[in-house]
Amino acid sequence: MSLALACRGISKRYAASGTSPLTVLRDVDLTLHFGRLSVLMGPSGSGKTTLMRIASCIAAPDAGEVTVMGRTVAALSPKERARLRARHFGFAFQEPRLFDALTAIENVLVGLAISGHVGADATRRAEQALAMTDIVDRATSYPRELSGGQKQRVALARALAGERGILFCDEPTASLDAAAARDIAALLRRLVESHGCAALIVSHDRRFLSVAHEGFSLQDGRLAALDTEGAGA
Ligand SMILES: Nc1ncnc2c1ncn2[C@@H]1O[C@H](COP(=O)(O)OP(=O)(O)OP(=O)(O)O)[C@@H](O)[C@H]1O
Repeated sequence: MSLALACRGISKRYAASGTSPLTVLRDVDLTLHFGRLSVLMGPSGSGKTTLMRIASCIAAPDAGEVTVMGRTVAALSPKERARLRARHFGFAFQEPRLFDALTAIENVLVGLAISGHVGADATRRAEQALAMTDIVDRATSYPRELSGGQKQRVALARALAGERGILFCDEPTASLDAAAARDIAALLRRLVESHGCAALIVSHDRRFLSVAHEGFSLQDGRLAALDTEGAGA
């Protein structure tokens, strides 16, 4: 199992106006491996988004260290950190956040341009990514012509295009009906296994416990392991 990203001893607190500071994360360790799907659960307000923002190098912890493929993030310049994110990290959210005026493949091309891929090479990569998420047959459709689940497939293709190896998904099934949510959860499992990426999914959707290799729950600032059915598969 190859280590993609490690958060070690992470603590975070927010200065709340008029009250004492709010400690959201206390000495949290989280590791992500290539080819493994990890789901992070926990009550609303327990710090899931905060931990995802720290793991994805968008926010800095107050204490602890994040390393990405062996590189210590705190030692990188802001420019190096931005490059690392653009090249290696993909993001998907509850809402697919597609550009309405662009077709599916054009939406993926926008994501590729951010990581420096343009021209014929980018088109090839965009088609590959749409094939990975089983939506290449709708490459020239506009978002308004796609279902919620299909739009989420385009968003996942955009997140992964250009061989980005580490995927962060914030509630990727929350806007979908049960059948589409099940499909997206199964697709994410297939993606990490067939393409070897690492994925961290923040979700309230317990369906992920049946497809994830690793499960974690945040409560009172601490991270605990959850049983998953997908672990041994
Ligand atoms: N920038 C901030 N400044 C002050 N407090 C914050 C900030 N961001 C988050 N918080 C607080 O930190 C706590 C954890 O927030 P976070 O968004 O990480 O939780 P969450 O588990 O993702 O919640 P949800 O499931 O509702 O999205 C909450 O009490 C929130 O109000």
